[in-house]
Amino acid sequence: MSCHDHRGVEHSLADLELLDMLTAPVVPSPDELTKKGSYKRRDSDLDPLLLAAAASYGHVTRNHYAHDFFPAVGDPRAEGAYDWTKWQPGSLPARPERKVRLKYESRQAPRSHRLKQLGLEEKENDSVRTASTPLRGADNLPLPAPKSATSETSTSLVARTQLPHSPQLEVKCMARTRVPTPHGPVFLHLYHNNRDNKEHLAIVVDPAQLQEDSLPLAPSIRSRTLDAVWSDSETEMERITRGAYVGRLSKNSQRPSRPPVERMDTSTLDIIPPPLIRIHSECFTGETIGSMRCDCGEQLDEAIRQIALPVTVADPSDRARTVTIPGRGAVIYMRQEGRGIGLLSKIRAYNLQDLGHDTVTANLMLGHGADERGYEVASAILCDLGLGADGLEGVRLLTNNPDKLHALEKEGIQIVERVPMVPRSWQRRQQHKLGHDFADLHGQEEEKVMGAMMIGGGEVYGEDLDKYLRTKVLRMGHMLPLLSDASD
Ligand SMILES: Nc1nc2c(ncn2[C@@H]2O[C@H](COP(=O)(O)OP(=O)(O)OP(=O)(O)O)[C@@H](O)[C@H]2O)c(=O)[nH]1
Repeated sequence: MSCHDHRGVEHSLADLELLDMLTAPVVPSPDELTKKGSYKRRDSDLDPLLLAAAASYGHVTRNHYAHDFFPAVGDPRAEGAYDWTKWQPGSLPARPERKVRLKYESRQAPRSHRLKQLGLEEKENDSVRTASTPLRGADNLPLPAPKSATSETSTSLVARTQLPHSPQLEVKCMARTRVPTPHGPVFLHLYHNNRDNKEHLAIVVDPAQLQEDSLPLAPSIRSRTLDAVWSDSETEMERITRGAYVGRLSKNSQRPSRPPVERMDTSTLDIIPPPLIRIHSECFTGETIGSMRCDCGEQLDEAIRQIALPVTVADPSDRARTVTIPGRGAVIYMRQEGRGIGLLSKIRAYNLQDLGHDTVTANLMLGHGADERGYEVASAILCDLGLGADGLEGVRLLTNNPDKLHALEKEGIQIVERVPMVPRSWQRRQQHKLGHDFADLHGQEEEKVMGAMMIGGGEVYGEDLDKYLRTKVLRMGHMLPLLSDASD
């Protein structure tokens, strides 16, 4: 006799009775009824039986089917199935030999492991970042030098401002790379710091570093924290990849830089003009979409242009003669959008300006200060680059902003000259008044289009761009006719 349960599974009545008998609770005696917990749990020691019952029909899960306890019990003909008719008490079926599993060891150890190797413990919640907390130490800053590190490793890993009121401020250059621009090559440096959550940048103009054949007259502008050895296990390739190399990096030239030498050659400093520096604040609208509400894009372009202008100086080997050397300096690009109030507030401020308020009032109406920028991090970056710090070269500062000038001086930056930042339209009018040609003055063939204030303003071209475009066409399928194909 057979019946079907609610899933339509066929059981023989005898099976069910047997199962019930085996699994039913033990009927308690009247005495036992008073004792707590006298009913035996139905499932406690009968699991195997229930499983066997479940596995004896088709409705078994993959896990039951492959369960070691009853290998292939659902289908006795299957490979590896045990023939239960031959079962004898005490003769358990031999387990099929398991495949030897090869142990996989990651070659890229987790961060906690690497920290342990360096003898450092991971800080609690180290990976958690919030908008309000500064970048955490292990992510952005040099770890304290391990005990076994060489003296070179342990020095100059962090650029610290020497200021008594901000002894904790630390910056570290995480990466550097060459970027060709319409004004010549620059070295872009990306910095982390322990003061805010921003990645500030330094655009270093010092093309003399790329000249392989002659020694530069002026000291090279290089980051101490970048050139430092970060750990004993750091390879040359790792150093080069983060930008700690000298000369022009190429397939044939891969020379890692040496850890910084604190003393610099000052023999030519009297003939070389101090580097030209600009502390520039981020302006998405002016620099990216060409907003004509401000001249920030133009200022950035103009700053790089002016810094890159070659200078004629006395020849150190024969001071009666002159020699022309490439321009030298840096733009410290601070992520202090909207004078520190952020893009959201700046966009709202624009609407208030459209209603007739000026920029300062608009800021105040939004509950901000007129200018919320700080210059401590910028100063620390300058120090790291060996610019304007105590005992190092003084700088010429491109700015019209007296607050900026004073703030930097307060941070200990030696400013030997202020260079005015004159808007181009004003320069043009000035030159027009004097009867000069503005385009001639700037070496430009045609006037810049009003509003096109992007870097370089004109067309982008050059060997690097050609390579970049060829790769896009040949490797990535971009639909561009390759110019060189016609001439090949
Ligand atoms: N809040 C606010 N910020 C603006 C506005 N227009 C430009 N900015 C920001 O102003 C900053 C540039 O500052 P400026 O005051 O133009 O120049 P500066 O750097 O103080 O002075 P200079 O060194 O002489 O150029 C950038 O962060 C811009 O995003 C505006 O209308 N409102």
